[in-house]
Amino acid sequence: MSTRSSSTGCDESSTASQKQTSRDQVLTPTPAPPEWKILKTQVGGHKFAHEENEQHQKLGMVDFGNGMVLKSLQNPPRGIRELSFYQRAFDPDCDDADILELRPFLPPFYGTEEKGSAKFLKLANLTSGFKQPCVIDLKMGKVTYDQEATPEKIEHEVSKYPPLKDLGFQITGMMIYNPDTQSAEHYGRSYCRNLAAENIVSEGLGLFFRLNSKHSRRDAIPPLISQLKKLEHWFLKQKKLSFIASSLLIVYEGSASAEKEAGAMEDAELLQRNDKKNVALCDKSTNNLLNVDSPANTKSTTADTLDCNSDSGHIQKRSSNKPLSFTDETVKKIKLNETGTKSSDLTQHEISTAEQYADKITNSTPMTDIEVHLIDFAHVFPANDIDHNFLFGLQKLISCLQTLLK
Ligand SMILES: Nc1ncnc2c1ncn2[C@@H]1O[C@H](COP(=O)(O)OP(=O)(O)OP(=O)(O)O)[C@@H](O)[C@H]1O
Ligand SMILES: O=P(O)(O)O[C@@H]1[C@H](O)[C@H](O)[C@@H](OP(=O)(O)O)[C@H](OP(=O)(O)O)[C@H]1O
Repeated sequence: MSTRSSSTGCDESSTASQKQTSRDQVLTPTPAPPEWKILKTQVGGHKFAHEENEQHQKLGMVDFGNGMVLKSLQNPPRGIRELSFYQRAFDPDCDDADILELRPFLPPFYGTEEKGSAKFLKLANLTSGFKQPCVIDLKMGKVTYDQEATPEKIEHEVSKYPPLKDLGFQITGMMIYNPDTQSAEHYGRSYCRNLAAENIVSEGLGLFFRLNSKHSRRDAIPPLISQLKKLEHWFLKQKKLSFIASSLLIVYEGSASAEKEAGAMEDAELLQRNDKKNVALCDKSTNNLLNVDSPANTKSTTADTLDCNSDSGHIQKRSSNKPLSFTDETVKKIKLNETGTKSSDLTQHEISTAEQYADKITNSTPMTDIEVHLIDFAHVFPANDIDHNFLFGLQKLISCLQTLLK
């Protein structure tokens, strides 16, 4: 495909197509300000660019280091809507069962960061901890405009990708590590938009899992389906929120050596994680998860959300956003009481295994071969019904993945 680019970070294909936006601004890719690192694993969304003749800087995703990224707050009302969603989702006092159940599917939120006039969301980097992350962004829903959209916005969104009305999801970008060339191949907006509905399985999802190569990761599909079914279960019952134009960000390890290392660490009980309930364990004794020093010239707000939540039983180790998963039986036993001490019905073996497991994760080898998170909440609205729009796309996606396994 002509729009593919192979590189170690720069997405030439999407950059080219990005030049023309919906509002006919001419955008020229620009480097990030020197003090910021561009997030090399960004596959979709807004990127660093400026409007021609205006020098107005558009901000892309920033690699903030220490396992975190910055996402600039979009213009109102989008940015503030997204911020409000994260604040609600990670409110330490949150006792909303639906939200607590959704949390493991969200990138942990660490407050905001200001730089000059720009404000950013500080989020866990969902690709850190992977040696060679393979990343795909799937924008969900057959309708991608919200109730406040202007006729022009509706027209733009509807015309963008006609197969969407039947498919219910679209690939907005992906990067796939090629072990033969030892480089990441980037598939940008124009490649993805040109994928016909009948090719989305073979040339989109199939390609992402390298199905027709000797490095096929077909094995990652069943655990992905299993995680997506958990999300489906959530969407089948929750009636509080509708997620317009949110994405699923799926990441798996593309490096064969990392796969092997992860395999060698197999622990019979713990490594059933993809089929078992995911539980993020929080060691309250360590309290702050990420005591990251803010750069001197930036202003940081709220670190409270770094703390753990006893309801969902979070243990996170420094620099890791990976949830630890255990068998249901172990999960039942691993409870934290108010003071953060571990409950006495947990055996010493389970405690030490959990700690070793957390250490392994902290040591940056991805323990979960494939991870799925929900991102982009600029169009999340209160609802009083099931989110049929998102659910339709999610169920279609699951069925496309099942087709790949046949
Ligand atoms: N927490 C994260 N960790 C790692 N990568 C991320 C994270 N959040 C976003 N990204 C990367 O940045 C891209 C854009 O993210 P997002 O969809 O939130 O931005 P956006 O600019 O609002 O997108 P859009 O233009 O579709 O509205 C994603 O495709 C993904 O590659
Ligand atoms: O890929 P393209 O063609 O650049 O399309 C953009 C993309 O769909 C963004 O998700 C959308 O932002 P929202 O999801 O926040 O609506 C943006 O809307 P905008 O043009 O209204 O900013 C679109 O332009």
